[in-house]
Amino acid sequence: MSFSPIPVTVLSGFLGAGKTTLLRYVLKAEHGLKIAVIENEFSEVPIDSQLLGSEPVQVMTLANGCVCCSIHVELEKALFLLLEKLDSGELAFDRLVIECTGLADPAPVAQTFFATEELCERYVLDGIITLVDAANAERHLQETIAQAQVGFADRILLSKTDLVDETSREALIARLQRINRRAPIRVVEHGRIDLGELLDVRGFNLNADIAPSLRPVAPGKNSDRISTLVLTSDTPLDLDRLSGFMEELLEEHGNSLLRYKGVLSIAGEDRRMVFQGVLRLYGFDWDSGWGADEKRESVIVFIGDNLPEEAIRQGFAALSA
Ligand SMILES: Nc1nc2c(ncn2[C@@H]2O[C@H](COP(=O)(O)OP(=O)(O)OP(=O)(O)O)[C@@H](O)[C@H]2O)c(=O)[nH]1
Repeated sequence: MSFSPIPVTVLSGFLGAGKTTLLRYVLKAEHGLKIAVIENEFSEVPIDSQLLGSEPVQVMTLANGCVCCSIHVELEKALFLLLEKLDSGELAFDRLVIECTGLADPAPVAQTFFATEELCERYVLDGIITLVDAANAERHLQETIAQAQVGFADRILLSKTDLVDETSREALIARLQRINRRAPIRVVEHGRIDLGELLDVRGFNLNADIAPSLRPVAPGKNSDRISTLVLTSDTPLDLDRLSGFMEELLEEHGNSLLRYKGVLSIAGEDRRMVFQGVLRLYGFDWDSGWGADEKRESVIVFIGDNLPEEAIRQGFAALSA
């Protein structure tokens, strides 16, 4: 039997950032989609009693105590249970949204979708969306976990901008963009957002749109632990040496490489190589060919935690030497 995989959106964001408000809006919007929701909540009051009524939505709450130890197992169980219900006709849904707790690292949630073959076949991780509370960001971003939530994101949504002035909003946007240069930043007012910003993000697809999607960053020193490192080279790279460089990097810093993507110009090869990864899990493929007049440039974007930037730059530069 063949199925088209169910797109999954992971909704992350620090405590009180507005995740439930956004979810409530998404579930009530007129979109004709049947969305299942998995909550990873400590909350005593599950979301369904607050908002669902007769909405065609299935909400499952993961009643785990500690996110880091049990999320894999609990989430896997919930994902299989949803499939069972779908296949037996007990439940119909064509999308899944997972709301993480404010203190959760989205990584183990994302990794669950690559954990077993069946989950890989039946679900496709579409994107990680992170809400940032503009009014409390200064305080929240002191926590590495809040920075990591921003670092993992394919989209960043800024909530509560009604509570801050223009200058602090702009400063916050510049800071977030330094942490994560890949993710577009959008304002969300009390959860109201165009669903196009949220769904079909294709954040984990292998594609070649990396360089154009990099956001410009305002000048200024980055003082955050999580930040973006961009490597570029216009010399075609030797595949074996490049593989060695990547293997070593993953070996030494795999757990600090939150997200990474690359488009590579490989010596003796007419096609682009594309790759993407989250922590130690990565995939790569050959993409379309370089055009005859096109500038062949390799671009790799790492969003990492305290990466030794200079050493990585030197290692990469040595590949072109
Ligand atoms: N002023 C303002 N308040 C907002 C906005 N978005 C959400 N809120 C309020 O912020 C509070 C927290 O919102 P929630 O949606 O519960 O946040 P959450 O991320 O689900 O919270 P936790 O699950 O506890 O981490 C609520 O009182 C919301 O009404 C906004 O854009 N502006």
